[in-house]
Amino acid sequence: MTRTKIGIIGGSGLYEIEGLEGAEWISVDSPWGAPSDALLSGTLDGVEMVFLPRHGRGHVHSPTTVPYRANIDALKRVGVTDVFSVSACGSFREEMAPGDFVIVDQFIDRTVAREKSFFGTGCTAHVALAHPTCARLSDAAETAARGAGITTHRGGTYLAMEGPQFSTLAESKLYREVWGCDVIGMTNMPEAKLAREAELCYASVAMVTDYDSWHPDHGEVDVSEVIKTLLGNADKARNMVAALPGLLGAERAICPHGCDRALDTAIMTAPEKRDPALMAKLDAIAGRVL
Ligand SMILES: CSC[C@H]1O[C@H](OP(=O)(O)O)[C@H](O)[C@@H]1O
Ligand SMILES: Nc1ncnc2[nH]cnc12
Repeated sequence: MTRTKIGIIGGSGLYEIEGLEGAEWISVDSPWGAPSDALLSGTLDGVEMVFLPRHGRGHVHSPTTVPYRANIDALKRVGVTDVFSVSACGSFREEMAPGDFVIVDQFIDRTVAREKSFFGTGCTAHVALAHPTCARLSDAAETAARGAGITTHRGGTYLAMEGPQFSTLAESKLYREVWGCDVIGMTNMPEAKLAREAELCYASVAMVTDYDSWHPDHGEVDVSEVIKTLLGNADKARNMVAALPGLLGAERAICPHGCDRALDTAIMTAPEKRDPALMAKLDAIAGRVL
């Protein structure tokens, strides 16, 4: 048994959370660069919790320039065990309406301009990603969201696009009709990949803000509409977050799905061929197995 430490990555519209006991913003140094912002650290219902605004307070970082590696490293470095990602998204499904939450379980990664791994020349690793989210955390997110009175859809495929522009109509139709995606956003990749490399359980809660551009009755994405829905969603997201400590508990058993042992057999590079500089940077991410 270890202690649970919940990490919340807040997306657009969610730049802080309330109610943490002993809350303080702490700056964390990472060998992977500066995280998006300081981390808001405290305790909720006896469970340690850390909050990180993905785009920084004041929405400084674009989806492309969010320092994904530094963010995941910083969460791991302060002892986070379980990460809930909260994001805004467009919907490809009539029934996934603005204001609803989707507990995402699959991704298609169409991002092209981001660093996607902590590993590379001098220490190569290949983690499994067939199931990129943790079912245990997704269960908790679903229960918490439903308990907060939010219309919640369990399971969905999230198309991660580079952005920052929204999709063309042809892209929107391709993702919806041909690829069978359910929602679209710009930030869950490479975040989910990096969380797996860092052996962090990861769940993704996508808050629907719009119907992207495919819906004949809704036209194009309109940021003012998105922001209006986001503000309503942010309150819902805070209510959901408040229920998570009670659902996970302060004592943590190992993950039944193996997220926290993802590196057990992943590292390929022979010990004598490993790059000492990279090994030093991997201290928090892969220290357990190096
Ligand atoms: C405000 S709409 C576009 C913006 O919102 C989403 O951000 P996040 O995933 O961090 O909630 C989307 O991915 C874009 O970054
Ligand atoms: N339609 C959309 N496409 C990409 N990211 C989004 N975030 C919110 N709505 C979105």
